[in-house]
Amino acid sequence: MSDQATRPVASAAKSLPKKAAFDFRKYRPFAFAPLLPDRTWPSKTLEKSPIWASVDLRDGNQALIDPMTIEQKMRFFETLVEVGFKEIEIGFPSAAQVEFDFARKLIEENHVPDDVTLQVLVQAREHLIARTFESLKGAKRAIVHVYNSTCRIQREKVYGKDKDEIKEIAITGAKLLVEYAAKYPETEWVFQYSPESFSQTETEYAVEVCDAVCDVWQPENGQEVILNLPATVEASTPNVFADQVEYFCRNLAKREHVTISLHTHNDRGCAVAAAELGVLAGADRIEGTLLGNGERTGNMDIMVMAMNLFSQGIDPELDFSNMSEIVQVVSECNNLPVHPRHPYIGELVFTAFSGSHQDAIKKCLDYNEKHIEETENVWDVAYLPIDPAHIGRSYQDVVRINSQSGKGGVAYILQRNYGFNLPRWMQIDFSGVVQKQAETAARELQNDEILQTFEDTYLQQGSFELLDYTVNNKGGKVYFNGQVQMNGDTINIDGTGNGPLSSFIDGLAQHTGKSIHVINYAEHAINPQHSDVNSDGNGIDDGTNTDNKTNANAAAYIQLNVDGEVYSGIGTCSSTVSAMLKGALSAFAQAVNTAAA
Ligand SMILES: CC(=O)SCCNC(=O)CCNC(=O)[C@H](O)C(C)(C)COP(=O)(O)OP(=O)(O)OC[C@H]1O[C@@H](n2cnc3c(N)ncnc32)[C@H](O)[C@@H]1OP(=O)(O)O
Ligand SMILES: CC(C)C(=O)C(=O)O
Ligand SMILES: [Mg+2]
Repeated sequence: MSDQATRPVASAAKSLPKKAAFDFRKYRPFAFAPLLPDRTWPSKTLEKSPIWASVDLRDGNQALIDPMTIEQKMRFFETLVEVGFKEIEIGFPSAAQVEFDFARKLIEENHVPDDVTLQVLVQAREHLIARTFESLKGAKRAIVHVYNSTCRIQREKVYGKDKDEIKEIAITGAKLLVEYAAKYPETEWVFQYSPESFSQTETEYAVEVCDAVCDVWQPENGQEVILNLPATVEASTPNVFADQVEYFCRNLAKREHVTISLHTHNDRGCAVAAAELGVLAGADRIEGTLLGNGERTGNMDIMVMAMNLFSQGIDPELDFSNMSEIVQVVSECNNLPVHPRHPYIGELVFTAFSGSHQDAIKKCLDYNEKHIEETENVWDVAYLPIDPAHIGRSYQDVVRINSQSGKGGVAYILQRNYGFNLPRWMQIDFSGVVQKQAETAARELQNDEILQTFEDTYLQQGSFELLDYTVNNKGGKVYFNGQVQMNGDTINIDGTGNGPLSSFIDGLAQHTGKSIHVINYAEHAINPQHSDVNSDGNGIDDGTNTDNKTNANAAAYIQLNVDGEVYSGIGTCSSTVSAMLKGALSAFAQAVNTAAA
């Protein structure tokens, strides 16, 4: 036996790394909130879509384990264009050959629609800027996005420069853009500057740097300029970010001549919220990625923000109706899975398992269907912020059944999928059966299992079957005469009553000596799309013994009191009379089988 195999567990444990103390005193509160007691953004609301800029192919790409190939970038780019993006940051062409080549391919092979502007990122360094302009040669219109970090940590620890020296990097970068743009006059150039780490920068200093950049670019003289304010690392609550944005917009000297853009990251999980509040605070444009890929916890998720607007009745100016294909392209190009609870698109986000949610959803959907005109077809459903159909999801997803579910959910499945519109008392009866089944299985029940249980419980009670019968109306009374198969025996039934049901019940009671009364009764036509699901083949159509296996268009639900106990049954057939009689026989069969068990 080797040493390895006999080594005691205790000594293996000793080799584990020592844990750092979980010590909050190692951190300090956020220190860069501007003083803005007269802030105005909290009383504003979002009323229109911002300008969107996708940074999937740059910020998203730089965060991937394996950056995208040219083919993947091309597939992603085409999807972004289809979704409706008009500004797309395609990469960092001075960083790698593949990035440069992708820009060249887009331009040389004419892949850029006339209304789409390419954007590229570059550091404020001349050789990189030179290469960047080279990559865009021949573009009709392009945004060159230059950045340098302005926050205290980077000034002191990364660059070892003071505020003026850092501002000088920005000014130099801005001048280089003017100089190189002049070498390519055939392109309409847009200049973009980011004070990287804006949210961790003293806001008045960020304004000072951006004013200096604007002095070089002179947007007031016609040069199109975008100032992009990044929460490079999200370090505060979104309201603080909104204050920073409002302060910036109010104090920037040439505010009315520039587009203010935001670029939030999701370190604290609030990137979308920060962008939304930032728009209230005055921003015009939002940079982000689809599904939120990006450095660390990601960039803000443009799909989520756009769908948030959509769900408030605002045109997001991006089209996500083809959501599943978009998600497939994004997750395949990024090689990243999608969380099942990702807002709007996760596999489970339109699904209710819990009983009270299912009940409320079913009631709302039923209500809306019946009141389409008064509700003006406006979406107003508990627990479902949007209609899943808008992004190509089916109502199948909405309700799924496990042991947490209730009668409303089970009824929803039978109604939506199989055309059974169970009355309330039948829902209560059947949900008890399903609840037991779900508890025993200890897992989700599939729809076909629920249908099977439904049929086993109500439609195929052993060998009870209604055979030939006639119903005659004479002298104000109804006479039933027919045969019923009961556990292998064919029995003649004769009864009298006010209608077919009461005469049949009278005959059953006379023959079996049981006390039988109808407690509840309901019936409905079955939508033709469901008519082949629920006839079990033991049907008789008004006295003729035809097999209605694929021809049921009526369902009847009957609750009987048999010798003091309550039993529910269902009958389906092409005629309502036969469906009703079969329903009664189904309830009676349960009484007989329960007594025998
Ligand atoms: C928040 C963001 O997402 S910013 C974008 C980040 N994305 C990327 O960095 C991806 C692409 N980048 C790269 O591939 C590389 O960084 C390159 C090719 C562009 C440059 O590579 P290199 O020059 O080898 O190295 P590196 O990036 O480490 O350069 C850092 C140097 O540039 C300086 N620098 C970094 N950013 C900037 C900037 N925006 N403007 C001016 N100088 C900068 C640093 O201070 C450092 O200077 P030093 O060499 O004097 O110490
Ligand atoms: C380059 C900038 C815009 C960036 O990606 C960031 O700061 O997060
Ligand atoms: Mg970023």
